[in-house]
Amino acid sequence: MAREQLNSTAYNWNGFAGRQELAVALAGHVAGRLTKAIAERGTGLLAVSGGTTPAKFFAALSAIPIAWDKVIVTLVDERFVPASSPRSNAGLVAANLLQNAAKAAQFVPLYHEAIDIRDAAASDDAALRSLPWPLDVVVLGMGPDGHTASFFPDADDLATLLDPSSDRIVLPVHAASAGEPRLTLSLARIVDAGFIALHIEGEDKRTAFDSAVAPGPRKPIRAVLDAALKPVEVFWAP
Ligand SMILES: O=C1O[C@H](COP(=O)(O)O)[C@@H](O)[C@H](O)[C@H]1O
Repeated sequence: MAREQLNSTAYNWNGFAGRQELAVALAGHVAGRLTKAIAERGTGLLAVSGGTTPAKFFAALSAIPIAWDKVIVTLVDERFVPASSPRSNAGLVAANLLQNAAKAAQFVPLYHEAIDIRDAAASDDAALRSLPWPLDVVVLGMGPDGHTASFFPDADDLATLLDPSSDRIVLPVHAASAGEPRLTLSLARIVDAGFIALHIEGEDKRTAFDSAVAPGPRKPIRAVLDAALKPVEVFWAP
């Protein structure tokens, strides 16, 4: 049961007492949305984030018996590292989501070996173009710096990444604070999703979110809230 519910025009705040409770609730919402999409158009398209936060949510979602063979899973963003790296978002998804019932899902990765990340982004862009857009569900994360997807505040060409009218699906990212180059879905594809969830945990992220929605310099997460066609569902636990 949600501990608190706060609403604004840009987001709904779903606060939980604990992280496991949040994981189960978020998994239930996502499974419900995918089931609805499968009933309506025969397939469900899900984009998930990486990092440290989603493991419990992935485990809960993987156990829900929906028609996973009709679900396509891809990533919101990826570090430019192979799946064997502990930094790989694909590796996290393989170990935690593509298990149990969800083993039957099709996974479309973003990382491909390439000399130049721009080539990897261009070939991802072409490959992902054949998916059944728009996304039915996107689950975003957020860093304490207000980045979401790989929209880092110090990214080169942030305006291109955050262009809501971009035709690109996947873009390369270079940001000093990111650790390594990244591949990310464009803002345009994220905000077009049927259900947009933001999964954040801890007091530092609550503070970061509160400051991102307060008047002041626009953090990348704010660009998503501003461009989304429907309120973003924020799932938070301490
Ligand atoms: O680098 C990334 O960070 C964000 C947030 O990660 P977390 O470890 O603070 O949960 C994540 O959403 C993104 O997918 C990832 O590439």
